[in-house]
Amino acid sequence: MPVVRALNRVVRQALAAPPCGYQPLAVAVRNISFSPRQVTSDASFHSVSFSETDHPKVLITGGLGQLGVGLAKLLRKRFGKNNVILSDIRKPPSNVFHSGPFIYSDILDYKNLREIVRGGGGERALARAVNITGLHNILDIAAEHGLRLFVPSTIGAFGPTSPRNPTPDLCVQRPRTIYGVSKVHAELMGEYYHHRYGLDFRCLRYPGIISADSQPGGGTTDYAVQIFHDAVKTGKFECNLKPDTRLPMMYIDDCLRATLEVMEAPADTLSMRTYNINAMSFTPEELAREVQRQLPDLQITYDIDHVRQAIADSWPMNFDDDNARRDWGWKHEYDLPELVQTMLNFIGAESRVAQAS
Ligand SMILES: NC(=O)C1=CN([C@@H]2O[C@H](COP(=O)(O)OP(=O)(O)OC[C@H]3O[C@@H](n4cnc5c(N)ncnc54)[C@H](O)[C@@H]3O)[C@@H](O)[C@H]2O)C=CC1
Ligand SMILES: CC(=O)[C@H](N)C(=O)O
Repeated sequence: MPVVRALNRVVRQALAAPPCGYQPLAVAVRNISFSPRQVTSDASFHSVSFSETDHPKVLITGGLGQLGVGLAKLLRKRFGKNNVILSDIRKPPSNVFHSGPFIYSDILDYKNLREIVRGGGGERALARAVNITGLHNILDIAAEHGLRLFVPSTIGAFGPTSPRNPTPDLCVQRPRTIYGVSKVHAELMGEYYHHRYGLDFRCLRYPGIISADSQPGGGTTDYAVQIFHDAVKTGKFECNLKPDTRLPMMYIDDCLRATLEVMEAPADTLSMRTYNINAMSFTPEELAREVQRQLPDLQITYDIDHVRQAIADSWPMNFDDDNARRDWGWKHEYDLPELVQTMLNFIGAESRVAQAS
């Protein structure tokens, strides 16, 4: 297929290129999409084995954030190292650069993005540009080249007038943050392209994602990542949300597996193109209690950030993901106790290594 050939050329270029010299972008704008070539309609995550030549080629944009590096690792295991290209506008750390193909790609630069596919080559305004203009570029190029496109959405795509406990897939969506508005726009645009042009668009609404191998980036749910770092390093944690603020959360391994599974689900099993996915739901107080089971000396204080609190109070408390479970067999593996144990093991081991060296 032309796309496969095109991406093969990019892979060769990426392998030959020196580490790129672009300065890191300071603003944490969330955007990631991955666009594997169409896989067969009966493909399933557990049963299909691709031949060497039949692997999809995957491009992950915005890949140096919290999720992209882990997603690349998972997809490379499955599809082969050189079939998954990581891209971002930041310079990759050397371990990431050496772990597989990496290229510079700014999704606001339509020509650059198109060249990549063809083989030639927080701040509000920026958040809007990246999440809206960048998305338009990706949609147009994916439609033009017949790519399968994944765009992540979020619990932030809901707002104060949405039902919160639980929040179903289809309901009022009137978020009041530019992040949420841009995600609703992405969901609607992707579905429009699907119905109008046949684009194979797939989208998951992620809960807050908890992972140990990157630093929390200041999102509303990031207190649930910070607590683990602070608990291990200082034994104290100051939470910026009220103790009873309930939000849906998920461990990163579940999030990455869900992404792969929905991308490989046969098209005729998908009754919709944008799904909620859920794992657990907890409050800061409940999370702290579970961490204190392992680290009883942990001290928790609260200093509420009113902007974040207002956002959290407008987001789902529990996510209804019955459609994902029914249509393509979504099943989470991590509940709160396993999450806490895994995070503490990971961060504890890292901190012991740092102390020893
Ligand atoms: N991490 C979470 O808890 C959740 C994440 N999501 C969604 O998952 C996706 C990935 O999230 P994270 O990895 O946490 O994001 P992140 O904010 O950690 O990383 C975003 C990446 O995009 C890059 N970027 C910024 N402008 C760019 C541009 N013009 N072109 C190309 N790359 C650019 C940045 O350099 C950064 O590496 C996002 O779409 C986010 O909305 C949804 C719900 C929860
Ligand atoms: C839930 C999200 O989309 C994000 N991680 C945030 O907390 O801002």
